[in-house]
Amino acid sequence: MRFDVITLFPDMVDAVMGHGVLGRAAEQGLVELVTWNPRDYATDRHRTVDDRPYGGGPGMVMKVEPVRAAIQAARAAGEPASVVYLTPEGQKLDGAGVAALADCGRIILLCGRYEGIDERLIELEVDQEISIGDYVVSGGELPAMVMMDAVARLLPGVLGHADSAAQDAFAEGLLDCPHYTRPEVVAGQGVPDVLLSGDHQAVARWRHREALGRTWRKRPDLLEQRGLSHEEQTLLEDYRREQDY
Ligand SMILES: NC(=O)c1ccc(NC2CCCC2)nc1
Repeated sequence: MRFDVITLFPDMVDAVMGHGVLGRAAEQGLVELVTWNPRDYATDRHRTVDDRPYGGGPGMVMKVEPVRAAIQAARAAGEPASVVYLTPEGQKLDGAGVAALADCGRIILLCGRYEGIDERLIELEVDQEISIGDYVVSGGELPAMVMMDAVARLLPGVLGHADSAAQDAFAEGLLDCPHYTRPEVVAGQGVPDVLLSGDHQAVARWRHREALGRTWRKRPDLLEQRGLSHEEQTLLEDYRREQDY
């Protein structure tokens, strides 16, 4: 998977590929990141990428030409790709959206700054607008990095244990189960017996039940959407009985 990121702050975005899971994935060539700075495509002496908004008002707007030239340079440098603009107005990113993006061979991510980009850029170059949540941050770079991390985790070989991504929260539309590690007793608190039993089937059943119960407790809306199998209904009833709900 190749990510091309159009950004005024390439060093900021490079950081996401320098550490941990994504760092190793980049080393293994499973993920590639190329950054393109619109300032390198500004033609005036001051390398201007922004200007005052028509109609007045506070702040600045990113100009069409330098950003468009950077996008077109990125397009020309590889396979055909979808151009994604990160914006609070975009379609809310969820597990299904991440999975769809993971199927693309290449994605060009456009990161806005200031008050945003000239609307004509969206009409001319943007294929889809994506939001990571209903809030505003100062630039599209952090949302782009969030998206790249979420997408890369789904790529074959990126996560060590083959089915880690499959066990990720939201993988089956559920929240995650609780996790425990050594020491067995800490601050007077122990670990659920089933996890020490060595009975892998019982552990898997317990984890599924916990994931169902926690989703029911914390995000009942997810259960509404997802629906439950008959076996899951039974597990959830066990959970509620056990937790005295
Ligand atoms: N919720 C989001 O995905 C998101 C994306 C971009 C952004 N800020 C950018 C948008 C144009 C200038 C700053 N804020 C929030």
